[in-house]
Amino acid sequence: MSALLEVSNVSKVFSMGGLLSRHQVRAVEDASFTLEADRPEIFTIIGESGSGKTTLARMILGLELPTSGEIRFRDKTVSHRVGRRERLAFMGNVQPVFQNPFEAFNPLKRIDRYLASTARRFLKLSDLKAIDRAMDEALVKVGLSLAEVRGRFPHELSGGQLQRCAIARALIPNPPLLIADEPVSMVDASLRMAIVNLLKALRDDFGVSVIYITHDLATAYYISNRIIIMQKGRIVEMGDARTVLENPEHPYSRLLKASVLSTEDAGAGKLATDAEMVRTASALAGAERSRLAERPDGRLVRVYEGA
Ligand SMILES: Nc1ncnc2c1ncn2[C@@H]1O[C@H](COP(=O)(O)OP(=O)(O)OP(=O)(O)O)[C@@H](O)[C@H]1O
Repeated sequence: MSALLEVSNVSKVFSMGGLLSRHQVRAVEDASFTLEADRPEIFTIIGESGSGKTTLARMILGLELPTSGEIRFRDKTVSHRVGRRERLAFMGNVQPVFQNPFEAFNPLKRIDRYLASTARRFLKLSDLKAIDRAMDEALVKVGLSLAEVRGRFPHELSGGQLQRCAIARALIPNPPLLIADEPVSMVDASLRMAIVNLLKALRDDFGVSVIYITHDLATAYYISNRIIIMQKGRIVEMGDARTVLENPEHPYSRLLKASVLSTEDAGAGKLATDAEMVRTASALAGAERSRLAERPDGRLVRVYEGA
């Protein structure tokens, strides 16, 4: 079996502040996982705000270099420090979908012009009919068509339609991997499931793997094959999504699940729940000596020396 993506012992430390008040933020600590090439899946990264999800995604996209460790895509190290041609080839293979579709598109530019420039750039197309065909194919995959979208500006579409267009744009180069960073959090609740189902269809019908970054346990449970739960930069639990979410073992995973029951902060990435659970989970976040231990059901759970 060959690997599509290998994340090996990856850490990212940001240095903050001026000369006298310098401190370091460990955004990601020693993350490792592999996505197989011949097993398309939805691989979810979940955790509250600041747990390092976006930093990990940015490293996978080659937008940020790891401080230590290595990320390999199809056996090649991911880095933005490569030639233009190599970078373009990589970008065609690993496409991002961002949170806010209204920010992803310039409000003054017609959507089909964006899609057309993506087709020119990544598929090296110049024939107008071929460009139209590539755009239409991608739009049909997301439940739209070129006829519906042509000539329209972003504000003429709903948030859900625009997010579909953003996904269609990402699909034009036919990437085997999408990195979707909170793709539903800015979309109306009523349209969320449609986008989530679309990610599922991309996996099932077109063999696209998706790294799905979210705060939302409900959609994570519904579509994920595997999941990692991150707390303050560390993976605390990883495994089959149903196994982990139905019966979370790590105190932080339990806290995350319990916090779903508190509707106050739902979706905002904050935790508001039983104070004792919060204390137990928070105490572990800074623990020095810990490692991921494998359980008989195949999941990995962080355990702490002396705990
Ligand atoms: N460029 C940067 N410079 C300094 N610190 C950063 C930078 N990017 C992220 N951080 C810090 O790294 C930590 C992880 O941030 P990150 O954005 O990866 O978390 P997240 O889980 O994606 O959060 P959210 O759900 O709010 O997007 C945070 O403490 C954040 O402040």
